[in-house]
Amino acid sequence: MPFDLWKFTYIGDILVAINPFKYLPFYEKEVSTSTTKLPPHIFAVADRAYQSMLGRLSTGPQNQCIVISGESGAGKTESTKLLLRQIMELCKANSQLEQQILQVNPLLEAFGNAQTVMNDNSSRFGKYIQLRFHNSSVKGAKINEYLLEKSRVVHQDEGERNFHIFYCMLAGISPDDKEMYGLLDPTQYRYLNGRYGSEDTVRTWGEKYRYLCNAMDMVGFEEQEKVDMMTILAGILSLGNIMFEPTETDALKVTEKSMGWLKATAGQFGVQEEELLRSLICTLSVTRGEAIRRLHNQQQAEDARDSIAKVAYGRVFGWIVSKVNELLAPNVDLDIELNEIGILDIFGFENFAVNRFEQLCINLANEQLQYFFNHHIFLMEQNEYKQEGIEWETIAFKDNKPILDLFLTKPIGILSLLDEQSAFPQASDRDFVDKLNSKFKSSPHYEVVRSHSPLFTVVHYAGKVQYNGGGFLEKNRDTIPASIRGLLINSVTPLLSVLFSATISRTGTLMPRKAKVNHKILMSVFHSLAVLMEKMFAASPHFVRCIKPNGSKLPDLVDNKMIMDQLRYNGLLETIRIRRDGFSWRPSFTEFAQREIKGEYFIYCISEIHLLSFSFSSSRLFFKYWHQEELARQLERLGKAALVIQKSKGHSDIWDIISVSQWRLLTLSASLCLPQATPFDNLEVHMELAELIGQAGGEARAKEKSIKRRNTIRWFKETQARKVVRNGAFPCWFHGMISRRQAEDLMTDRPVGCFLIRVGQSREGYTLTYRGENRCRHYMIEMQSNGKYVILGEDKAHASLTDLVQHHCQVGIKPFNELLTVPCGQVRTNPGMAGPDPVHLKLQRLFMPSGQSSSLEAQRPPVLRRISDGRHHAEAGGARVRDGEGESHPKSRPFPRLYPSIRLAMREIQQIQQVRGIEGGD
Ligand SMILES: Nc1ncnc2c1ncn2[C@@H]1O[C@H](COP(=O)(O)OP(=O)(O)OP(=O)(O)O)[C@@H](O)[C@H]1O
Repeated sequence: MPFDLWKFTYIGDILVAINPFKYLPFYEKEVSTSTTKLPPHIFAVADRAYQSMLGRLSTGPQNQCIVISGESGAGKTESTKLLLRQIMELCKANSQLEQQILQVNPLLEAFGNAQTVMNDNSSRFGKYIQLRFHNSSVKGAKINEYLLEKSRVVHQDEGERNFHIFYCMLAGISPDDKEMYGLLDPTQYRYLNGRYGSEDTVRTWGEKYRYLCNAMDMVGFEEQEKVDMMTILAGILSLGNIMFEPTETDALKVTEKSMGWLKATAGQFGVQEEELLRSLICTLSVTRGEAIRRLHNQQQAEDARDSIAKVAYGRVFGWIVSKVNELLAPNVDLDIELNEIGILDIFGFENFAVNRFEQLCINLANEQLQYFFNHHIFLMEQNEYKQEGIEWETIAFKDNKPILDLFLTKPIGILSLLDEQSAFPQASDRDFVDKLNSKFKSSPHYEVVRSHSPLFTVVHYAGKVQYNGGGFLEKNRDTIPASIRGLLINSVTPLLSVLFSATISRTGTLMPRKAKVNHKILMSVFHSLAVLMEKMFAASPHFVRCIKPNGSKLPDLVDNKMIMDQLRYNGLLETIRIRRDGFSWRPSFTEFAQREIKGEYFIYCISEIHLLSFSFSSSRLFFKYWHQEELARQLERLGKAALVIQKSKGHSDIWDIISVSQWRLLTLSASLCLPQATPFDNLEVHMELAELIGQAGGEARAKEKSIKRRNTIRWFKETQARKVVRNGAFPCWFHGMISRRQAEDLMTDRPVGCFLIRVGQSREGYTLTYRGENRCRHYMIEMQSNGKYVILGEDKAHASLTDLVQHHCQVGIKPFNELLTVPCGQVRTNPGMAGPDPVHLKLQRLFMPSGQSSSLEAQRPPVLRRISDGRHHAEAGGARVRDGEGESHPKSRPFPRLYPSIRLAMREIQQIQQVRGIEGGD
């Protein structure tokens, strides 16, 4: 069979998705908006989860979770993105929130993904995305992140890279910004292994960086926050270049060659150079009120350096996630009950040439996930058959509970032993592995390895993995020395100081307030996953099993053995049997009867669609997986028929007036076409209607309207006027506060593509009126909390309205791809006559802040005149920024907090390099 045809298949209701490693047309808009039933497809899983969450699939509304699993590179992250996209498509409520949610993935990918030997875009953290809904529309989202692989920041194995963000940042930022952050040529950085990329790759990284900046704007990050974050990343790179050498005394010093990097790091982290140096070359501890200074040897100093880098990166990542959660938190009353769809995309099972502590954590997470799958698919189901007396021949499956026990049993599991050893400062990794060997040598899931290195093997559900125990204790402790914490808490960069005042909760979340927690890493992984499992056990699960067709990451290449291995260890062969013979949907009678339809009509449905091979016990019904959808389809038909009758007879209760036999005729003939909402023709229609109705309401309404108008004008003058004004006057497309009707009148006889922008009459925001082919359209412009402008439904944020206009002169506005062509100028009431025009004067009087009133250069506000005089040299605190029209805003551009120190340090580094270059040349 051609490869493309069997990319997706179902095992009952479980989707098996094979990674095609190439573009396929299955994911285009036409497929996602298709109303016909999809064959096995990732969008169909999204649809099922969404409909089930709303209670449209034969059970009441219920929380759902979609569990995506498979080995590294099998396609989990891509599937997650497709699921999110499709769920957002299904709940299209014309709000900016959907776009914001879609932007979260590229953001997290940039900071949390990296190239590994198994996958060029491997997730180096796990995530559980919770989408929260009220009725059918999304109200918010929450991301839970698990176990970022921080060690990658300081070390990458052969064929691997650091996190994407470093490369994207270096490829995408302008030379000016590079200078501002203190970044040099990428090949200079030790943490990047002195390697960069080919021209093509660098171009792609640059594009990704621009995309990422837009994603941050869309989600709502402030400019200063972005600058602080980028400066910390630059600081991490500089830190990696600090090297040490011995002195005549016992103390170490920073090599002369890397002194500049020490200064740069201090500037970029916003800390004192001497304090940074001290925390690298010695440890300060206080015992019985006495401060004791312990000097580091070379290895300890390098470890201190690397641990600052790892912890700083980890905290920045944690901060991004909490910031996203804060911005996407549901903005609804607390008493409104929200339903949820969770999507779990956790790093795949890993087995490399060398497997370290990180692989053990990842593989433990995969064991837990496999247990969750087994529990749902085999254990729960077969137990119910037994309890309810259903005739059933037990299907054996590979139970991984004993492997989980090997890890989790207290007090003698791998986790407990690791925690115990981590608590002894003198214990070594060898001691830990010796302990494991003596305790588990007879376990069928553990193998002793005879070697000088601390090696051991665990027989996982997915195969044997040999681990190198070197570094386990240190990584498990994951402690930040008090001196380092103190150093960063005192940083002048608030982001860094806040990040280090925060603590990490038992579930791995960044907590703003100080709380005393004393946990080790592997145990906290287990805790956070246990919390996650609890959430998932309480929801109704959908499974997507991703399969990797070959190890070369190539399209159209199938390695049968590799696929068979994955089917086997995932338990999919047994799953086929249980789905074929078993009953995956087992509602109790009460659940079944909860549908808003009377029992006899259900019976009708069942008989009408010839539901075969269902069964029942004294308390519940037992259905095959396909029965659920069949019933839902019939119910939908009945629902539509009911609407037809209600409309024609004016009856409120359909069940009072018809008999079962009438249903037959009705359901065959009923066909309703419900109007579809579009992202344009926005709220204003309703607002204007409301206003019209309001007129009948009398004076009170008129007063309220006038107050709103005044408030909006004040908002405009105080926060917007400076951003909109160009050369002392409003751009010709700006029309102040005119009504929808007035805007449409202005567009009569204008060419297609003509546009204007007006201020909302009753809300703080704008509307873009556009002359379309046969009608005018009105696009709402959202004002984001970070001051960016976005057309509702679009995925690009703009710093100013001018930028927005310029962008849409090149890129069409969705969904009709409408390009802005000609601005609709303000009408002159006295064309041809000299002197100020009344319309212009009115605009300026109403919308210009006092003291700025004419379009003549001479009358421009002094600050605007000064700025347009020429380019300004950017200095910390006093810099100005040019906008899309080459003009500057008087507002200060955010800069790194210690920009002057960074600049000096970079000069020093470059001077040293020049001198060395000359010396080398000599
Ligand atoms: N549906 C798809 N269509 C086209 N290409 C795909 C698809 N799914 C995956 N790929 C390709 O496979 C690569 C790996 O996929 P993905 O990153 O989703 O794997 P993963 O299972 O999440 O791996 P990891 O556990 O390492 O994060 C992608 O970068 C992409 O090139």
